[in-house]
Amino acid sequence: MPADGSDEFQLTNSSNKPKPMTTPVNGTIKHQQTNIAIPTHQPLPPHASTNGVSLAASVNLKASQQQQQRQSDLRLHFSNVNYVHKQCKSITTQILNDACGEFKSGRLTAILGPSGAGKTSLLNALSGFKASGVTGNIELNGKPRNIVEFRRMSSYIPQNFAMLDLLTVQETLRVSTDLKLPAETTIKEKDKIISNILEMLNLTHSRNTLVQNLSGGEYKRLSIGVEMVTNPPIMFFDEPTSGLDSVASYQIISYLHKLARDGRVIACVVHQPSSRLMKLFDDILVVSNGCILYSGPQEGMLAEFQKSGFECPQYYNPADYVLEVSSDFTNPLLSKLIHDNRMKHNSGFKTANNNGNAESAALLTNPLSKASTPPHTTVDMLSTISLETEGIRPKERVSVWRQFMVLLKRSTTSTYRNMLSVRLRIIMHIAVAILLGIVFWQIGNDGAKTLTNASCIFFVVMFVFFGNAMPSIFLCPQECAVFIREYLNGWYSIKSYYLAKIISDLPLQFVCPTLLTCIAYFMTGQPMELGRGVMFWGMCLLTGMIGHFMGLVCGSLFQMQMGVFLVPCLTIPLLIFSGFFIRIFEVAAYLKILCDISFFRYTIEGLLRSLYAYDRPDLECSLEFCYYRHPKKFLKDFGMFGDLYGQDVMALCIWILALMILFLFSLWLRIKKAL
Ligand SMILES: Nc1ncnc2c1ncn2[C@@H]1O[C@H](COP(=O)(O)OP(=O)(O)OP(=O)(O)O)[C@@H](O)[C@H]1O
Repeated sequence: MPADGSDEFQLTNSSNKPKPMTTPVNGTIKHQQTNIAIPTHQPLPPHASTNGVSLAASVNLKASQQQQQRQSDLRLHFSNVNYVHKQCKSITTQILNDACGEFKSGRLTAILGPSGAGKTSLLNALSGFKASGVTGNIELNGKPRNIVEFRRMSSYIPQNFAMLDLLTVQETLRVSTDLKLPAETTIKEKDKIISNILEMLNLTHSRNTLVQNLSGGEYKRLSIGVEMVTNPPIMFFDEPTSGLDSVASYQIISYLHKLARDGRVIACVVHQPSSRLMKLFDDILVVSNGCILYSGPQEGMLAEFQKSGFECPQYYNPADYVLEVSSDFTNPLLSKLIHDNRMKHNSGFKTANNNGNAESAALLTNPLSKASTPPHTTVDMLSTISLETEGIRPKERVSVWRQFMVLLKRSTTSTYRNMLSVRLRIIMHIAVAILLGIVFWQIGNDGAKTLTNASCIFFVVMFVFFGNAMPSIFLCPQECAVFIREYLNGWYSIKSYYLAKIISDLPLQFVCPTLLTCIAYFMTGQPMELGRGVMFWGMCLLTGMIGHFMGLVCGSLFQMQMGVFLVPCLTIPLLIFSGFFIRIFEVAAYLKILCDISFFRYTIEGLLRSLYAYDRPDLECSLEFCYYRHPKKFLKDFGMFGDLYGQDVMALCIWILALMILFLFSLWLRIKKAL
C-alpha cells in the first residue's frame, strides 16, 4: 500500500519512478493517460514506456525499496490445498496433497518441479479454473478468496492458450477489449490500450499478422496481451517458455518480471530455467509429487534445503539442484522439507490472522483499495472451503447484444478466412454438381432411367450431408478451446456465443446446397417447374443443416478423431432405415421405429416427392418399354404414398431443432467437463 495510506494502488513503469497509475473516482479508477473509468478492482493496461529499457535497469535498489513497500498490497496464501481427480466411482487420484505456499505482489514467483509433480494442477486450482475435486484454504490478503471476484481480478494463461488462428493480432486484442472492458469505453480508448499493449509486448510490427503465422514467442506474448487488456493484478502462467529458445525465453520471463515489478502477483511454471533466467525470479515454489517442498524467497531456498540435509554443490544451478531433489520422491528427507513448509505457511498464516490484520482484510473485497471490511476470525479463515461452487465465473462486462455482435463479427471473419470451411467447400460443391451432371446427364425425365435418377438423388443426399458435417467437425476443437477459456473468464454468455455461431454459419449453409442444386438440377434434366425446383432445393438446404449441426455436436463433444469416426458411425446405420435399400413396409415391425427416426428417410422421400409426386405427368421413354414411366407407380413401389412433402419438411425441422438443442447442451457439457 502507498506509504501515505491513500487508496491508490501504485504501479510503476519500468523507469522505476513511482507513478500512481490510477486515481479512484466515485468507486472507479481513472487511468491517467487514457482517462478511462473502470471498476476499482481492474486497473488499466500498463504504460507502454518499457521498450528499450533493460531489465537490469529495472532491478535496482530503488525498485526493490518500492517493491518492498508494495509487497503488502496483495498476498495470495494457500494452505492444505488438495486436488483429488475422480476418474470413476472407484478410481480416484490424489494430485495435490496439502499444498501450502504464498504469492506476493511485486514479486515474480517460479513454480519448479519434475514432470507430473502437479504444477499445472496447482495453478488450475489456485486460479479457479479447476473447481471440482479441489478443497483447501485459499486466502487473498488473509481472507477466504471470493472465487468470482478472484477470477475477475486474475488471469490464467495456460500452456496451450487457445486463440483463433485466422484473426490478426490486432483483431484478437480488439475482441478482448470489446468484451472485457466496460461498455462505456470508447473506440479511441480501446485503440490506445491496444497500441500500449502491442508496444509493451513488442508486437507492433506484427499487428496485422494472422495468429497462425506468429512465431512461438510472439504467440506467447500475444496470449499475455489478451489477458493484459484489463490489467489484472494477479496473473498465472503455465510454462510460458515451453518450446522457445533461450533468448525468447529470457524475453518472456523479462516481461513477466516487469509485470511483477509493476505491482502484480505473477506466478509462473518453468521447466529447468537456466541460471540467467533464475536471476529474474524473486520467489520459488518447489512442487514434488503433489506436495510443496519450499515456497519463499529464492535467497532462502538453498538454506532451507540444506537444513533438511540437501547440500547444493558449489557452482550448481539451484534450479537444477532442487529439480533433482524433488524428482526423488522416495527420499525420506523430503518429508522434513514438506513438513517445514507446511508449518511455515500454516503458522505464518495464523499469526497474521491472530494479529487481526484489518488492512489485509479490507483488501479482500477490493484488493486495490483499503475497504473497511471488519477483521475476520481465525475460525472463518481456517474453515475448509469447497471450491465446488456453482457461480465461479465473473459476470460479463457488456450487454448480451454487444457480446453477440462482437462474436458474430469475429466468427464471420474467422470462418470466411478459412480455406477449408469456405473456398474449398464451395469449390467442391460446384465440382461435384458438375460431375453429377455429367454422369447423370439429362436422365431426370426419362422413364427408362428412373431408378438411376433415384441413385443420383441418393448421391446428392450423401454429398450434401457429409460435405457439411465434416468441415464442422474439423473446425470445432480450436473454437471450443477458445470458447471455454473466454466463457470461463466471463467474456460472454453461452447464448451469445451459440447464437453468433449459428448465424455466422448460416450463409454457407445456404450457399453450398444452393450451388449444388442449381447446377445438378439442370444438368441432370429434372422437371423444369419452379415449385419442384424450390422443393428440391429446400430439401437440400435442410439436409445440409442437419449435417452441419451433427458435425457441430460431435465436434464439440468429442476430440476431432472421435468426431470424424462418430458421425459416419452414427448416421450410416440410419441409412438402412431410409427406405432406399429396403422398403419401409418390408422392415420388421419392431424395427419400424428406426425408420421413423431416420432423417435420411425424410430427406430421400422429400427429394423424390419433389420430383415425382404432386401429379407429375408421365415421363418420356427412351426404350420400347419403361416400367417406371408413371411417377406414381415408382413412388408406390418405393413405399412412398401420398403427397406428403410437408410432413418430410416437418420431420427434418424437428431433427434440426433437436440437434440445435443438443449443440447448446454440448457447449454446456464442455464447460462442465472443463471445470
Ligand atoms: N485429469 C486428470 N486425470 C488423471 N490424472 C491427472 C489429471 N490431471 C492431472 N493428472 C495427473 O496429476 C499429476 C500432475 O499433473 P500436472 O499436469 O499437474 O503435472 P505437471 O507438474 O504440470 O507436469 P508437466 O510439467 O509434465 O506439465 C500427473 O501425474 C498427471 O498424470
